[in-house]
Amino acid sequence: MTETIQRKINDSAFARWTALVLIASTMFFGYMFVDVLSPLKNLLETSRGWNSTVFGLYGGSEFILNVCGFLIVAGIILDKMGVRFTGLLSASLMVAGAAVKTYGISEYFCQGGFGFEFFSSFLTDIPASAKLACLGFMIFGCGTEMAGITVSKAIVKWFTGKEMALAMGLEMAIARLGVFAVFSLSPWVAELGSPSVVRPVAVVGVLLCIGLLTFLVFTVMDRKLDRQTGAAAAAGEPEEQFKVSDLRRLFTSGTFLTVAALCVLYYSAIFPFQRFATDMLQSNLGITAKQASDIFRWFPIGAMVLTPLLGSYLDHRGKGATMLLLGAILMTACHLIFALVPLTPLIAYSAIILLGISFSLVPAALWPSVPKLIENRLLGSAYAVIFWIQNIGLMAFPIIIGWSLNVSNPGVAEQIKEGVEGAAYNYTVPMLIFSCLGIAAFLLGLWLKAQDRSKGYGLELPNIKK
Ligand SMILES: C[C@H](NC(=O)[C@@H](N)CCCCN)C(=O)O
Repeated sequence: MTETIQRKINDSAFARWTALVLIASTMFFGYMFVDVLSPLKNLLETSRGWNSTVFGLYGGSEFILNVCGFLIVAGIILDKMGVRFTGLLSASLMVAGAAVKTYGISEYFCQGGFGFEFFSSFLTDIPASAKLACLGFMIFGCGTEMAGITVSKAIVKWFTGKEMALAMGLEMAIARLGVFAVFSLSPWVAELGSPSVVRPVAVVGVLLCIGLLTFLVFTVMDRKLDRQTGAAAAAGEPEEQFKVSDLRRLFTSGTFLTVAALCVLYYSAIFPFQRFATDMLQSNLGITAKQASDIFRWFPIGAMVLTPLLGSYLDHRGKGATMLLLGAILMTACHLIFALVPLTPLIAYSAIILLGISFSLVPAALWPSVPKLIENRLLGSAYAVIFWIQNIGLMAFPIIIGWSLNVSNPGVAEQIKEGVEGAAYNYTVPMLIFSCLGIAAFLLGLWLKAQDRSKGYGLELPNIKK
């Protein structure tokens, strides 16, 4: 009997890497938008009256709807509807949220435009611009996190048995390039002409539309893959039907929950730090926002260069659990340096490089470990549950850090607003909080490694079997 083995589109290296570039572009523009205001904390404080507490609240708002349950729904949508529908929905939500946020900080709105009166009528300590920007950022956050889980699942779909960890590493590297780009561009665009926080947000908002288009092109390729595998014909897109009751399996798996806990501890000391890093460097070194941003932007570049290399190492050699441990140690060292060592530009660059190495070790090992713990049909929900738990930290920590900054620096916000020369925040307390998260992540990493050794999940094993 002769058997014809049909070559599928993802068997072509060119096609699957093209697919990766298309979906990673959506994330590239998404990550740009996430941090477009991060280097502009000072300008927001002087031009829109956002103090550190308000800025922290804004940082946390990205995750509020996700934590309220949207991400779990997003995981279910992903497992039921597949990557194409979910990807397009998430990219559209990003664009819609970006539009609301841009309007919220615009001159037109702030000078009494449509909705200003309403947004000024409650929680009067918070500027109306911040409230509407938070609403837009919440909608955007639903889109970007939904896109994150969709992209992870799409990579598993296209790269299983191939270069999966490398592909995830490259996707993250492209996203990190977006962070580098926005830390380079945002202060510069803000200063073109009279200083403005709206200009960079509007520019990156337009770029988000390109991200929506690249995902649209990916859906054409993905449809072809489904036609070839027959998955689409069988039962919608998923190969096996996902049941909501399966979610219990995730919440009762000890090792899965340990990975999720490690994820929330680790990432809570990364993304919320990223929001405050420019201001921290600006305050500690007595430099401008542009100069501080120019130092900090090398952090994602370190991560960008190393993540794919470490992903490839994981594919061929393994050692995932060890990489998680090492990443937590390096991150703790970096935050302790910022908390305790008198800063010079050289020390700042060195600590940023340490953090960049850490931020390649952990993501390169963490995300490809999930398919080792959870079967494919639950994968969308598994990533959603991890993101959901992670989002609780990403929502809470910017708020905690902004608040701790305010209370540990009485009177400084007022001085900055009044333009007092030399007024700057002392970041010791926030940086110690971030360090504690690193220590806790390290301890969990030790536990995970012990679990892996006793239960044999294969976290230390390579992905590509020879
Ligand atoms: C892949 C991973 N992404 C995440 O963890 C997201 N849930 C959080 C992204 C925060 C910015 N919206 C990563 O970037 O390593």
